[in-house]
Amino acid sequence: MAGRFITLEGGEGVGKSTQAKALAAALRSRGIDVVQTREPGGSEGAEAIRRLLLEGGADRWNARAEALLFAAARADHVARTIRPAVEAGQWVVCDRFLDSSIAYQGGADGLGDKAIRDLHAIGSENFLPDRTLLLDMPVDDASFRQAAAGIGQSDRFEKREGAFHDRVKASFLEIAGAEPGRIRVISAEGTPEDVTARLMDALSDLLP
Ligand SMILES: Nc1ncnc2c1ncn2[C@@H]1O[C@H](COP(=O)(O)OP(=O)(O)OP(=O)(O)O)[C@@H](O)[C@H]1O
Ligand SMILES: Cc1cn([C@H]2C[C@H](O)[C@@H](COP(=O)(O)O)O2)c(=O)[nH]c1=O
Repeated sequence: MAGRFITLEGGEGVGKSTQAKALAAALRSRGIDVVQTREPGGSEGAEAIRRLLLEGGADRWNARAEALLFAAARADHVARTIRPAVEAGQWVVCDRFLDSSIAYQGGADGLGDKAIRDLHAIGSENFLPDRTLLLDMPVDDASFRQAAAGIGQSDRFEKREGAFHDRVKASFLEIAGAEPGRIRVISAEGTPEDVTARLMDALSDLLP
């Protein structure tokens, strides 16, 4: 069976982690061998960098330092986890990847798309997903979900102001508009089961 690399993207609280788990289970129920992972993280070195990135005050790193750290973590994650799994015929389901760097550091923090993609070329040899599923919903509704669960405002990025997260959402949609072949915009609203069904439908052309 051919391996595939599937990423889930979107702003804070849209349901990426919930759907990564549900999507992995749905794919496994079809006999597909799935590796579920996340960014930043997904390898020993990348998880160490995750702690540097998420812990501490909002001003601990500037956007340029963050972009370099995310790219370094991604380089290790791709080399040690993602690429070997895909080459072995597994499906990798990843909670965030390159598009988060483009949206957060490139778009919302103003480094620009090209700088992020240049770092990706160096770190990960332009390794891209077969399909990216962008979970989309109003920022305020996603924040309400997190508040209802008593989470949010826990890491350096969640502490950023609302206008930052509005810019992140707009940047994700801009990226998706430029790459309609790879990226599908999926409504994150409704029950978790509704969303999982939409995700599976958006993968139907790739399913064995
Ligand atoms: N479809 C849904 N309807 C209602 N609540 C949901 C839905 N999907 C997820 N949630 C809840 O919303 C909260 C955020 O979900 P989750 O952690 O999966 O989002 P996320 O996109 O991974 O967030 P972050 O990017 O901040 O890690 C959780 O409490 C989760 O249980
Ligand atoms: C991969 C990646 C992530 N981020 C930000 C987005 C989130 O606020 C955190 C990760 O936390 P999560 O709750 O595990 O999603 O990091 C980023 O700014 N750039 C990236 O490339």
